[in-house]
This record gives sequence, structure tokens and C-alpha cells, in this order.
Amino acid sequence: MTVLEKGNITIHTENIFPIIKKSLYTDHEIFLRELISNAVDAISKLKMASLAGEVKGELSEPEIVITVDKENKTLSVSDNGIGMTAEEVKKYINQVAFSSAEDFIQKYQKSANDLIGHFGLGFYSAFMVAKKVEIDTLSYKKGAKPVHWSCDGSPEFELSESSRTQIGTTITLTLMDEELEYLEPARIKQLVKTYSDFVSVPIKFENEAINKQRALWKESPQNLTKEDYLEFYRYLYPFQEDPLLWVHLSTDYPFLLNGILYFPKLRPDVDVSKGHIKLFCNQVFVNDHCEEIIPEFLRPLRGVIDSPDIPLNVSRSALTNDRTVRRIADFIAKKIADRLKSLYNENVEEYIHCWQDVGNFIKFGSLKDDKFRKQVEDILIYRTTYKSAETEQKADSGIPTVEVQTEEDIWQDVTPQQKESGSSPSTYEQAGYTTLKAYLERNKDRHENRVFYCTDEATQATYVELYKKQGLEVLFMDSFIDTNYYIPFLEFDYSNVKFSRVDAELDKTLLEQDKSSEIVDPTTNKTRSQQIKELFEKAINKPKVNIRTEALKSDNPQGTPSAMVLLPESMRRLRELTALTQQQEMGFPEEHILLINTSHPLIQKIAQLAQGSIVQGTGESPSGELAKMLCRHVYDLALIAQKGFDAEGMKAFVERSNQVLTKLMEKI
Ligand SMILES: Nc1ncnc2c1ncn2[C@@H]1O[C@H](COP(=O)(O)OP(=O)(O)OP(=O)(O)O)[C@@H](O)[C@H]1O
Repeated sequence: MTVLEKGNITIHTENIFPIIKKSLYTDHEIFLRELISNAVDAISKLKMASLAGEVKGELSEPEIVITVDKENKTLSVSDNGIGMTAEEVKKYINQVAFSSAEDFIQKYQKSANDLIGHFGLGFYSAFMVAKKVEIDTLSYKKGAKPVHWSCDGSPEFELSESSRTQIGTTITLTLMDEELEYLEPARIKQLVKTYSDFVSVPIKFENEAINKQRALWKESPQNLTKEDYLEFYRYLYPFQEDPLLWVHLSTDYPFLLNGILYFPKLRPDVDVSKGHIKLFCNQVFVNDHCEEIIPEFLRPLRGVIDSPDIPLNVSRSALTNDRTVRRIADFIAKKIADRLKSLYNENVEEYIHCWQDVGNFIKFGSLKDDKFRKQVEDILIYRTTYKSAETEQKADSGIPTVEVQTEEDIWQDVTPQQKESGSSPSTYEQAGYTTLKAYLERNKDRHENRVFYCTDEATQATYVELYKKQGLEVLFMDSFIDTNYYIPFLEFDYSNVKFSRVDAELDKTLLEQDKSSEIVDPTTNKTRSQQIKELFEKAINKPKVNIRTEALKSDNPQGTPSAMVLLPESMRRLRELTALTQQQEMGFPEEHILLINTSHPLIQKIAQLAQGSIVQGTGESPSGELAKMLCRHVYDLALIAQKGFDAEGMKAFVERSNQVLTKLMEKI
């Protein structure tokens, strides 16, 4: 073999090899990613040269072949790409003084951590695992001679002639003794799967292609089906529930970016500090913790982002402040908002179907990002008790209000457009949903700037019913994000709007205002209401329970609750917040209001019973006793409607129920 040249690799600063070995200690495995990427580049360069008519004859099928030789401790990566001439080897390989190496050294001197896992090392990363690296290559160029280059990790190299006949390059690494894991087939397969799964050239190992090759995000959305997207998601996140919907991103100006982002089902315990999106650069995996690139509120999303314009060999803080990265983040947020808007406009049923999960995401995004909030504020919907006249008519005529869901597709990505002629807002109202704006507008005359809401349909059913009967509209704001975060945020945003839960102070429209007809007892000079209040105070005997008497408005007093437990809004919120910050269960507050409905027949009867009782020397008369017992029972019923019982409460309730019923039977 004729030695063509011997010499020293040109490096402007000190020897690069010890630095490569030391600084990337934890990330040695990326050498394979780098060699495969170079091979892919070489193959696409040959293709381009062929398209330009520079290559004679047909190109053979592109492929990259990995082989191991356990005996000789070698691993090689072969490609049938463009190859290199001796001149090119000298230029591209020997002169390591290319800018990235210099940058590399400079950055290394500042902080080794900044470099971990980032690109920029290329071919020389092979020296992290190899004591000797050889290149055997033949350029596609006419008259090119095959060359062999070898270097043992010192700056000395040797360039000689080779006997290679096939155009392309083979890089052979003789592994260091502590790096022999890279001879293991399982390890090689795992590395290819992790980093190079989606490169478009087949990577062959032990006679089979071991990479998936198809990078769905690089394909045109028009050619993809719902199944393609779902299959890809299942491939990326095996054993997970299918996603709700997705967005296909594609732009080439002002930066190059492709990707597919999926909305998974959101859980209350979702950890938003960690991202789940996989970052790629030209189909080569970079990492799956791109927190600096993805705005916090988008972190629950999953999928892939691929952009060669994201600077990879800079520190994390530099990345966050990078202008392109910020623009990319804005672009993604805007596309997500567009997708949601188009769904809102084009497919009411599907939008409502996804709302429980997507809604949390939108609310979270609105809290975190003002630009995003502005994009989505008109598509935030709430389930409501409001029924439009049209809906009622439809219900009467037996026509279903929400059409049966069709298979027709929100799934396929459409280029999001605002469809003016889309579903009118009343379509949402027919399905029992409203926007906040529409709610405020509709109720302007009855309760301007007040929103009544319910956080738990079951435990607040009595209250919701009361509001509904009086024609007051209640919104269901029952997601984990609503109570503690979103309602205070809305109040801040709509500074004059107040939100009150249905079990807070009752709105005056629910109460009979005129008390002039109240009967006054001539002997005590007390009104009936005062007497009832005192009766309950004595019977319940809990100083922290604030007893109030009101007559609930109704055409049918029997149908209203006899009493209600109320938790003033601000007090309740403070308690909820404390419980949240201290991560405690929020018990039921001892301090609360018991509102006695004086127009309810039961309350009136109890009052009569108490009045008719004669106080005996030894204590209460039997009817006085019964009246008190009934008062406690009314209180318990109000509590049940609010929160249910603990064990003690349940025991007392059941015992007393039996006593009350027995006494009633005695009276018959
Ligand atoms: N398999 C190959 N076939 C042909 N040329 C190659 C091959 N591997 C490396 N080269 C040449 O050597 C050069 C240097 O490679 P190296 O990997 O160090 O840097 P790079 O690929 O240019 O950039 P990066 O730092 O992003 O990897 C390449 O630009 C290419 O011209």
C-alpha cells in the first residue's frame, strides 16, 4: 500500500482529542448518530450530483450498512454515497480547524455541560469510543482514486491508496476496551432506533433494515389519513391512550420547521415541567426535553418537531433567549390556536367531545401566555343550564339537539382557516354550551356582570335547581383548573365581573323582598322570622353556624328546599387556596350560613309546633322536643345537599330519622 501522505491534523488550539473524550463522557453513544448522519448526507449529495447529470449510469439503491467484528473489536458504517477524493479527505478531515471545532473548544473551556448532547462534533466524535479510526473511500468523481485514511487518536494521520472499487465510504472504528458495548447487536439496534429511526435511508444490520425510515412529519398532510397519524402516535408513545387531535406543522419561512403535535388527554396530575415532544434535526433525534423551545403551556402536547434552524450547540439559557427559537415558539402556539379555532368553527360535536381535555389545555395556555389567550378567548365555552327557545322547541318535538357524531374528519389536518359561515354560536347553545361573552350579554338585564357557577353537579344540584327555576343561568365550571386558577384569572381580566358559586350568598332575585306581610306575635312582639331563627339557633346550638331566615321566591314553596347551607364566596375561596398551597384535603368549614326558607310549609309547621308547646317544669314539652328534633333534621338535610356526611353525621342522621318517623306515626 502506497502511503500518500503522513502529517499532523491541523488544529489551531490544543489537541482536540482529549477534550472530545473527556467532555462528552456521558454521551459517547452519539458517535453512531453522527456517522450515520454523515452517511445520509453523502447519499443525498450523490443523488443531487446525479440529478445534475454529473454521475454516469444508474445509482444503486441507497443504503447504510453497519457491521461488527467482535474478534477485531471493530464497528464499521458503510454508505454508497458521494465518497471523497484524497484532496477532500485532506480538506474536510485533516483540517480540523473548521469552525465548529474551534467553537467547540472555546465553549468547552466555559462549560462542559452546555455541550452535552449537542451537535457540532461530527466525524471526530468517533474518537470518543475508538482508539483507531479508518476511512476507506472512493469518490464518484471521474478518475478518482480510492483512499484509505487512518488515525490512532493522536494528531498524526496516515493517508494511503486503497483497493476499494465501490463508490462510497466505510468508516471503521477499532473500539477502546471500555467501549466494547458498541459491538453488541442489541445496543446497536437501540441506538439506531433512538437517534436514526426516521432517516430516509435504510440502515442495514445483520441483513435487515432496522430503522423505520418514514418520517411522517415530512410528508404532505393531504396525503395522510387519520390512521397514519394514529399509527405514528402509537409508534412514538406505545401503550398510551389515543390522542384527541393533532396539528401538522410545516413552514419554510422565516425558518424551516416540520412537525406533528398531538393533544393527549390531560390529567390533573400532568407534570408540565417536563416536555414530551421529541426534537429532531433533519430527521435525526436530538432530545425529548426541549423545554426551552416549547412554551410551558404547550408542554402537555406530544409529538415531533424538526427544525435545522434551532441552534443546538448553545447553552440552554442562550437557547431560551434566541430570537429564532422565540419565533418558533410563537409560530407553534399560533398554529395550535388556529387548529382549535377551525375545529370550533367546523365541527361542533367534536369540539364539545374534546372539550373536557382540550378546554383545560386552552385555559392553561390562556393563563400562561397572553398572545395565546387573545387567540382563543372566543372559543372558550362553558356548559350551561341555559336552553335556547329553539332547543326547547326541538326537545318538545323529539328532535335530538346534538347530532350524532359522524366519522367525517376533524382528524385529517386541514389548513386552518376561519370559516365565517361556520356553525353559529347558537349551535353551541343548542348543545348546552355558551361563551362567557354570550352569557353576560344574555343576562345583562337580570344580573349584570354577575356569573353564577357550579363546581360539582351532584353536590350542588339543589342550588342549581333553585337558580334554574327562577330562570337564572348557571355555568358548570367543574374542571380542576377552573376553581383555583381560572375563575380568579377571569375576574382579573373582566375587572367588573364577579363570579359566585351557586351555594354562596343567594342572589336577591331568588328571595322574596317584601316582608311587610310578616305576622308579628303580639305577646313577644317578634316576627315569625325572628321566632324561627331563635328556634333553630337553640335547636342546633352551634355558635359558628350563622342562621338566617329568608323566604325563597317560588310559585310552589313545597318544591323549594326548606333550608340551605351557604358558604360565602370569598371565605370559601380562601379556604380552598390554603388547602391547595398546603396540599391538604379541604374539610367542610364549621363556620357557614344556614338559610331557613320561611315560606316552606315544613318550616311554618315546625314554627307552629314549637309555638304551641307548653314548657313544663322539668323541661321541654314533647311537641317542643319534636320541633327541635325537626330543626336539626332540616339542618342535616341542608348539609346533605351540600357535602354529604362524615361517619358521625351519618349515624346521628339515621338515628334521628328513625325517631322522627316513629313520632310521626304516634301522631296518626
Ligand atoms: N461518509 C462520508 N462520505 C462523504 N463525505 C464525508 C463522510 N463523512 C464525512 N464526510 C466529509 O467530512 C466532512 C466533515 O464531517 P463532520 O461530520 O466532521 O462535519 P459536518 O458533517 O460537516 O458537520 P457536523 O458537525 O454537523 O457533523 C463532511 O462535511 C463531509 O464533507
